[in-house]
Amino acid sequence: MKIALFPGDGIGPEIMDEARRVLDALDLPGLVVFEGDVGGIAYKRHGHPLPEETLTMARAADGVLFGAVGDPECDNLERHLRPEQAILGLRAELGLFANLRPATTFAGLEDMSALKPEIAREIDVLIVRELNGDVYFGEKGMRETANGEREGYDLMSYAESEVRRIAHVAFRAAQGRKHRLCSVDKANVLETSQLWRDVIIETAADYPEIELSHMYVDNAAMQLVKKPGQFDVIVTGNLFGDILSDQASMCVGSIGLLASAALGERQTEFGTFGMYEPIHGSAPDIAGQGKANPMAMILSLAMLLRHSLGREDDAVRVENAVAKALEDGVLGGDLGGPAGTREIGDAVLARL
Ligand SMILES: NC(=O)c1ccc[n+]([C@@H]2O[C@H](COP(=O)([O-])OP(=O)(O)OC[C@H]3O[C@@H](n4cnc5c(N)ncnc54)[C@H](O)[C@@H]3O)[C@@H](O)[C@H]2O)c1
Ligand SMILES: CC(C)[C@H](C(=O)O)[C@@H](O)C(=O)O
Ligand SMILES: [Mg+2]
Repeated sequence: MKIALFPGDGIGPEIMDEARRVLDALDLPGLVVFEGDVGGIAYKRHGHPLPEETLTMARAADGVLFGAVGDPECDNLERHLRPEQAILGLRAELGLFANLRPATTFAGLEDMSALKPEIAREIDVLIVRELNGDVYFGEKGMRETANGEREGYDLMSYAESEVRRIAHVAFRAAQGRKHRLCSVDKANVLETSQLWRDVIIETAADYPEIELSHMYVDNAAMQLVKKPGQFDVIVTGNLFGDILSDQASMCVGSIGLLASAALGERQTEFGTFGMYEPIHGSAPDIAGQGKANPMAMILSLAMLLRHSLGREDDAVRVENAVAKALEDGVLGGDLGGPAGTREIGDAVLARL
């Protein structure tokens, strides 16, 4: 089994250290671990946020664990050299089109949610976010209008094959859960969304046992806060999924808790090749201070164990250790508690 670790920038290396300690404690037989540079650190060391050797390392692995990228010192670079291009490049180059972002209540955290405890208790949603298309990957640029103004543009588009493949992922996910799928779009305004909705409806014919609904994204943002328990699986495009998942994190309690898996079609000897990362970013405001919550990173490792290495038992062990630490009141600053990054790592290890 081969895993590539890409810690990245900001809090990335700090939280990756804790995930690495958990990984080492599992003592998986025959595991080989590589480490590579991505993001701002890669730009500074190699002149590019996604060096060729990093990409090669990812391709050779069964799964990639990704910390976070983003460095304020790189904000003025040309777009193709910015740290965020590493993550977009990896997703595109590796064909990772399906992003699973689960958000589930943790026992003992109801009071930390931005919602009322009785509402927070109901959350068990899986956001299936399309990851290779949408406005993220359309033609973009800066041009001058006829009257001499600057105009920025980003083309939003989806091909039906792109919608269909993510639809199948979402319907199949719903089969393994509560059989409810809500497709989120903006079909009242966007042609991209009309096609999205049409293809979702066509695909539904293959899944008669799944209860399908549709919701406009503005309403979905509101409903996620009002009554999150109504959702089982949400399927949505790249941009809407990005925003809704950060919002879902605060319903659970903190962005420091939500993990994600980016999957494609490539199968490895042990499962599906994927890249796993917290949904949060490099948090420059707290980087280097030992304050970051490493739980989202550790839970991302659990997803890697499950999907790419076929180690369901180990995945559950890690998830239970995190849940137990939270239940025991081990709370980081993001949850209003005093625990630092290392202390949270220690607490998870002790419960493994
Ligand atoms: N996957 C990624 O690598 C990824 C994701 C999102 C943003 N980014 C990048 O990260 C940089 C910062 O972006 P941002 O500030 O908008 O979002 P962010 O997610 O990095 O931070 C938002 C807020 O949440 C806090 N936070 C995030 N993760 C935390 C954790 N584990 N523990 C405690 N607090 C945490 C931060 O301190 C900050 O106050 C930008 O360069 C952005 O492009 C990268
Ligand atoms: C850093 C950025 C490109 C990325 C995204 O928008 O997909 C991040 O916000 C995420 O949620 O993974
Ligand atoms: Mg995001």
